[in-house]
Amino acid sequence: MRTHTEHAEIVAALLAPVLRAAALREPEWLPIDDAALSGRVLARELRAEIPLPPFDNSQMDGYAVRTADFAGGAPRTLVVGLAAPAGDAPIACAPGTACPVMTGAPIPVGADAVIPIEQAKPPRFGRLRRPNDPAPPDAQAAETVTFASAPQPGAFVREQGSDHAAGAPLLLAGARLRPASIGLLASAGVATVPVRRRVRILLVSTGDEVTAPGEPLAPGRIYDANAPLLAAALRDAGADVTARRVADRPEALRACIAAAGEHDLLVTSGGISAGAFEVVRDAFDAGDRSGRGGSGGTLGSGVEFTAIAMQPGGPQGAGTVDIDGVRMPTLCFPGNPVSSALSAELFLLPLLREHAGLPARGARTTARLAHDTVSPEHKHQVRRGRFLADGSVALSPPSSHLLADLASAELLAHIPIGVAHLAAGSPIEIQRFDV
Ligand SMILES: Nc1nc2c(c(=O)[nH]1)N[C@H]1C(S)=C(S)[C@@H](COP(=O)(O)OP(=O)(O)OC[C@H]3O[C@@H](n4cnc5c(N)ncnc54)[C@H](O)[C@@H]3O)O[C@H]1N2
Ligand code: MOO
Repeated sequence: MRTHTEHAEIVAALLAPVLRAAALREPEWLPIDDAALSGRVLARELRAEIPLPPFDNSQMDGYAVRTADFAGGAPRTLVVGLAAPAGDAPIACAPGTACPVMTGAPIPVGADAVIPIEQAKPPRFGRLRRPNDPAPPDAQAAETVTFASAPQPGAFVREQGSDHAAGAPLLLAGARLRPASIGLLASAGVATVPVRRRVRILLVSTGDEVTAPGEPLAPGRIYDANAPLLAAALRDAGADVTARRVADRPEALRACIAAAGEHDLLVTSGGISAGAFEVVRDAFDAGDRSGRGGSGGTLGSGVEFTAIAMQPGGPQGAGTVDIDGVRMPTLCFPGNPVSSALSAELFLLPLLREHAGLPARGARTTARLAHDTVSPEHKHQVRRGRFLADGSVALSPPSSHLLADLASAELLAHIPIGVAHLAAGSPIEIQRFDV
């Protein structure tokens, strides 16, 4: 029987071409203020057309001065020149003058330092005069300001290009757009951003019993948990998802796929084990139900249904469907909600997250088991659990219908093949599942 790591490698090989092709598709261009931009992956390198900051500017509200005016030492009294508020074009600072300058305003031409207003005497601005303001009636009596000490050249001046040089790459292709990177692109004037197209997944949950939430629940039926669960997980991992629900009729499943249009990947839930109505198997695989693989055989054509030495998530299908000219890599997950959720978690989400530039989830660490437990010796068991106050972990029962338990689980615990019993206090491999 195939191990879960062997199956993960087979799935990775199956998806590699489609993920490569998705990364190379013509990018999608999103406006810089698009709500969907955060978290997307940059499709190509972007370079700054302007330096950042675009011009020398003041780090403080104060006076722009020429340090040469302090050659004779301090204290020094200068005539108050024209004012430079942020947003005005650069003004000139004549020798012997100090120009009121506000934080972010261009350093006046000729000035090479800023003295914060708190260090001036008086320590507040008088009436500010901009270049086009009429001269005050009392122009004769020029306003002056005194500074107790001489500034260093460059003091409180934020130099043009000191954050980022013009022409240098702002972000490289493949970078994940975080809020700060979006701000950086905006500061360089980038209005639309080329992002990698999302992987398009057609998600089909199957079963005569599954009913859309919101519909009345007829006797014997259950609500469809898997489509919303898997859609959320796939979207979280950066994919675009089209979700469909079909009854246990192979022709309905095939028609649904043929009508769905272009997708990169098909994911199904349910209909793959040993029952009398296994819609997914019946639709994709005309062969046997031994669990040893279907008529398709190879992953290049057809879907192979197989049993993995893992619990939950034992039954799996992987391969390529080719229906009415629609050819797609396909993963078929088992119907039990915990089984399908953990199948996605182990086999698909890591590949999608990597493609979407997202960090890998839940690095595995070792914890201490709070109680005795048993596990099927020939399977890798994935248990759900939570942390106790003393840091040890308590596991919940293994059944794969326990969705409420999965929804409150803090961790997944891995009990490897070959282990049938673990005593309280044993080390156990875990990963966080609540992030
Ligand atoms: N004789 C055998 N029976 C079963 C085997 C086996 O090896 N021999 N394997 C068991 C295991 S393990 C699993 S897992 C399931 C997998 O079954 P299927 O993939 O064929 O899934 P279904 O039979 O369609 O459904 C299983 C279970 O999950 C519920 N379900 C299905 N879809 C949804 C949905 N969208 N939302 C919520 N719940 C769903 C369904 O009602 C069933 O209870 O087979 C075991 N049996
Ligand atoms: O292997 Mo099934 O996936 O337990 O529930």
